[in-house]
Order: sequence, then C-alpha cells, then structure tokens
Amino acid sequence: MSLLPGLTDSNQATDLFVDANEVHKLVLKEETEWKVEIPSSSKLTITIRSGIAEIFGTELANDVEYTFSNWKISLSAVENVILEWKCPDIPNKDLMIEPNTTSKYVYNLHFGLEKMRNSSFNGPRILVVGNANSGKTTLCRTLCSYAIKFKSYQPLFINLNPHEGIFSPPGCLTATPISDILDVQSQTWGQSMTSGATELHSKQPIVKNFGLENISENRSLYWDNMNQLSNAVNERLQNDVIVQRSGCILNTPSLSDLDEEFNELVTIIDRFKVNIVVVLAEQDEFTLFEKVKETLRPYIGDFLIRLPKLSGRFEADDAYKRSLQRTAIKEYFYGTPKTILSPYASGADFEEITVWKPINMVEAQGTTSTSNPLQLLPVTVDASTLQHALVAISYADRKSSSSEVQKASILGFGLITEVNEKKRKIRILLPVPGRLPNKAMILTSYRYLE
Ligand SMILES: Nc1ncnc2c1ncn2[C@@H]1O[C@H](COP(=O)(O)OP(=O)(O)OP(=O)(O)O)[C@@H](O)[C@H]1O
Repeated sequence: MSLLPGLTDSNQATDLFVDANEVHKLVLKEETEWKVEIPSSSKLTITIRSGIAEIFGTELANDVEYTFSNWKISLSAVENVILEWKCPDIPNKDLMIEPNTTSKYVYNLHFGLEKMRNSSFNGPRILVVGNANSGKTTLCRTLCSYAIKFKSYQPLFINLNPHEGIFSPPGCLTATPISDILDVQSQTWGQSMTSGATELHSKQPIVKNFGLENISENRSLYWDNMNQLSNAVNERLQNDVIVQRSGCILNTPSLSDLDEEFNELVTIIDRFKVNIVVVLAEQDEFTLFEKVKETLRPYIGDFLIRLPKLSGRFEADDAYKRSLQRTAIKEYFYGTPKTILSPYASGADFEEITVWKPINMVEAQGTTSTSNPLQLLPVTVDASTLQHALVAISYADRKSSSSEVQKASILGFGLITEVNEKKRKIRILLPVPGRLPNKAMILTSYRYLE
C-alpha cells in the first residue's frame, strides 16, 4: 500500500543523515564495468587508487581526483581496480557493475586499424553506423583515444551528427585532428580554441554550421554542409602527412535519421573516401546488417564489420540529449569548472545587425521559399526571434547577399542574452573580447537560458 505524503514506512530503513563527503571504496574486477548515471544536480568524484581503468578509452591516472556531472558513463576496468568515489545522490548499494562484453571487439578493431596505419601512408578511414544509442559516438571516442595512446598519430575525428556538440556547440558538422589526450571529464571531448589557457591541449576543429535540430528539417542544407566539410577534410589530408597516415574516424547520425535505402551512407563513403564500415548491431538485427552490407558492398567490398552494440551503453532519452546540448553551449562560452572562461558581453543596435536563418522545410511546406532549400531567409530583429538564441557569426560581411552568407565559413558563435525592443538594442555574449564583428549572423534552432 502506498503511504500518505509525509509518512514513512516504519519497516523501511531511512537515511536520516547523508554525508555528502562520504568516500566509498569500490573494487572492480578485470573486464567489468561500472555503469553510472550522474544526476544533473550532482557531482561524482572518482579517484583510482590502483589498477587501470578507462572511460571512453581514456585512462584515468592513479591518485588523481576526477569530477563528472550530468552524464551517463561506464568506467571500464582493464585490470583489477581499486577506487574511491563520492556522490551524495548515488546510493552505495546496488551499483550497476556488469561484465564488459564488448571491449575485446573494440581492441581487435583498434589493432586492425593500427596495422593499416603501420603499413600505408593512407591510414584507415572508418565509418561507424548504427541505430540510436548503439554506442557509435563512444566507439569513435574510444578509437581516437587508443590511436594516440602509444604513438604520435593524429586521427581526424569527423562528426556528422548535428545533435551532438563535440568541440563545438550542437547543430554543427565538424572535423577535428585529435593530436593529444581527450578530456575524460568533458562531454564535449575537451576544449577547442578558447579565450583562455586550457588544462589540456586545445583542439582546432573545422566547423560547418547546419543550425537546425534535425536533418529532416532541411536535407539539402545538411548535404551541402557535408560536402563543404568533405572538401575541407580532403584538402587537410593532402597537406598533412601525419593526419593522412592516422586516418579518419567518422561518427554518423542514427540510421533512422538517414534514408531507408542507405544511399546517403554511400554518399558519405564516396565523399570521405571511407574504406572500412563498422555496423553496431545485435545478432537479432541481422537483417539490418545484411541490408547495409548489400548496399555498401559495391563501394567498400568486404571491409564491412558487424560489432555488437557496446555493453556500456545507456538508453539516452530526449531530455538527457538536450541537457548534453545545453552543456555543449555552456562550455563554449563559460568553459568547464577547471578551465573557466570569461565570455565578453557586447552591445549592438538593431540597425547594426543582420541575421539570416536556414529554411525549415518541414515548417515551410507549401510556401514558395521551398523552391531553393539552400537559401537563407532574413530574420526580423525582435525579442520573439532572437532572445536567448545561439547565432553563428559568418565571415561574410553584414551587407552580403543570402548566397554569399550561406557559402561563407563560420567565425564563431554568439549568444543573444537580451533583446530590448524599447531601446532597439541587443546584448550578445562572445567568446572573445571586442566589438561584435560587422558580419552577417545566422540564427540556429538552439536556445540557451541560464
Ligand atoms: N562504455 C560505453 N559504451 C557505450 N555507451 C556508453 C558508454 N558509457 C556511457 N555510454 C552512454 O550511452 C549512451 C549512448 O551512447 P552513444 O552516444 O555512444 O550512442 P550513439 O549510438 O552515438 O547514440 P546517438 O545515435 O543518439 O548519437 C550515451 O549517453 C553515452 O554517454
């Protein structure tokens, strides 16, 4: 029988006092993983006392305290591990500790890629595909970490999933040479070029701004961005021998976001000259695997591997994914607790700014604007459109035409924190000090309110 509010069951032991600083000891056996969901309002600190443990392929140093917040992570014990952890919101009983059944496949894959790097100047270009929450991003992150662990390789990580903000705010397609260790505490994998000193080496991504939330909202724009990114990537690879030898690791949107015939995967393979495809699918999804295999065989031959979905994965719902997007925006402007950035608030008159937006084809159905899906539409400057909006600042001059702005590269992002219609002024947060550049801006679908 359920109890009335305010009454506790006398049989149930109640924790009248929870010591927030209570340190728990945990022993993890080799080849097991501790799956832990850290609530958004809480912090988990972990200190490895002995043994080798890793998260997303990055090893945690012994006797160093690591802090994690609002995240679903699996800490994998490579050998027997003794650790200490602290978090008032995670009950010490019933911890989720399970065998890591997929790490052996990931190692095998990594050593296969390593062989290819050792034997050719043209490293492997691997495409990871699968359904939502199958562990695609985790596999990419792990392979990047392993690639740089023992040798001075610099794999190019290419993120084609705009839902995820990796080294950038969400809504972007990016390519980032991974030249140094990834920040194990960061959901965005680490910091890109910032306005301050960073704890770890900061990375320099090539960024294309898609700006919408879902690919289906404007497929032509998505593929145009993807083409632009592939041109930049191919150029980079031609001019950088280390990156070329290290190869590329490509993360894709969930298969359900792509076309049913998988022709879009063929386009990605063609544009990025992919030579290995990894499909994350279970035995019972064999028909899915067979279908992908049949479609892709003419393009990559037998270089198509099925791996089971990663055992450490979680089912991540929309609310959680949104919270990760918020974190990515916050980190872009404010940094992390260890590398705090001070964004610069700048003011501008309504007349001093020009804002465009991409067409959302789903909303625009039946209107004339759908005739050219790539064109940008002018945005009326007012609170309803711009308050709390994330905007991409393009390299194109403020007076440039829609097509010039659409083709221009991205200088960075700004966050419009205030729109004062009476005074006809906006306040915008910029990652670097100075006046708002006299450039055209593109409104994204992302909002951030502190
Ligand atoms: N060791 C792990 N392996 C796989 N997933 C993990 C692991 N540890 C934590 N996770 C969590 O599982 C969830 C799903 O993993 P991931 O994001 O890699 O899947 P995905 O296939 O890229 O999903 P999507 O298609 O939605 O982008 C994430 O919330 C991730 O943080």
